[in-house]
Amino acid sequence: MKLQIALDLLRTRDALLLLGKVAPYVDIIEIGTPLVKAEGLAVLRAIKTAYPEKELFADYKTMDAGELEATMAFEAGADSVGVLALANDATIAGAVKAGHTYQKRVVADLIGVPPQNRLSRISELKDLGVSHVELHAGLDEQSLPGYSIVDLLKTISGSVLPFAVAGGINASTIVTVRDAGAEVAIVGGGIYGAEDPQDAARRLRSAIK
Ligand SMILES: O=C([C@H](O)CO)[C@H](O)[C@H](O)COP(=O)(O)O
Repeated sequence: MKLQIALDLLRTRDALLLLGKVAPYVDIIEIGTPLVKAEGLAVLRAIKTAYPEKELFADYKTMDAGELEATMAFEAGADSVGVLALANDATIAGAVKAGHTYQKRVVADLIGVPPQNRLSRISELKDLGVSHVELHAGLDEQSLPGYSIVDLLKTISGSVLPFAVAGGINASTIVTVRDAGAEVAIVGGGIYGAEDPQDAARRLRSAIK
C-alpha cells in the first residue's frame, strides 16, 4: 500500500516546508483542495519542480468541465487528478478522456455518495473508463458524532476498482486500512496536524512497510 500526504494547507511555502520534513516517507504528494484554491496552478508547478520523482495528485474535486479541469492539472505537472464520482457521467468521461490524452490517472472521489450506492456507482465509473476510486469521508463528515473509519471501510468491500482511502487516518488506523485492501492510504491531519509531523510520517510508513 502506498502512503499519500494530503497537503491541506493554504500556502505553497508552508507545503514546501512540511515536505522538507516528510517527503522521504511518502509515495504520493496531494495538493489539497484548499491549497489549490488558495494558490492555483502555481502550487502544482512549484511542488512538481521540487519533487519530480514523486507522484503528484491534484485534489480538484471536479464537478463540471471534467476534460478542461483535468487538462489544466496535467499541464501544470499533476500525475493524477480527482473528479467527483457524484458528477454527471459526461464530466467523468471528459476527465477520463484527458487522462488518456496525457497518459495520466483520473481518480473518482466517492465523497458524498451514499454508502448504499457506492458499489453500484463504482461499477458505472468502471464502465466510463475510470481506473481508480477514492473512498472518502471528508473533514466535515469526520467531525460528526459516531464517525468510524471501520464503518467507512465496510462500504467498499466488493469494489471492482482499486481504491484509495481518506478519512482521518492515523498511525492507529492505517493497518486496518491496508488490511481492507486499500491501494493508497491518504493522510492529511494525521501528519500536518501532528506535534512532530516528521515522526508521524515515519510512524505511518513503518506501520505499513
Ligand atoms: O480531501 C480532503 C478533504 O476533503 C479536504 O480537502 C483531505 O485531504 C482528506 O480527507 C485527507 O485528510 P485527513 O482526513 O485530514 O487525513
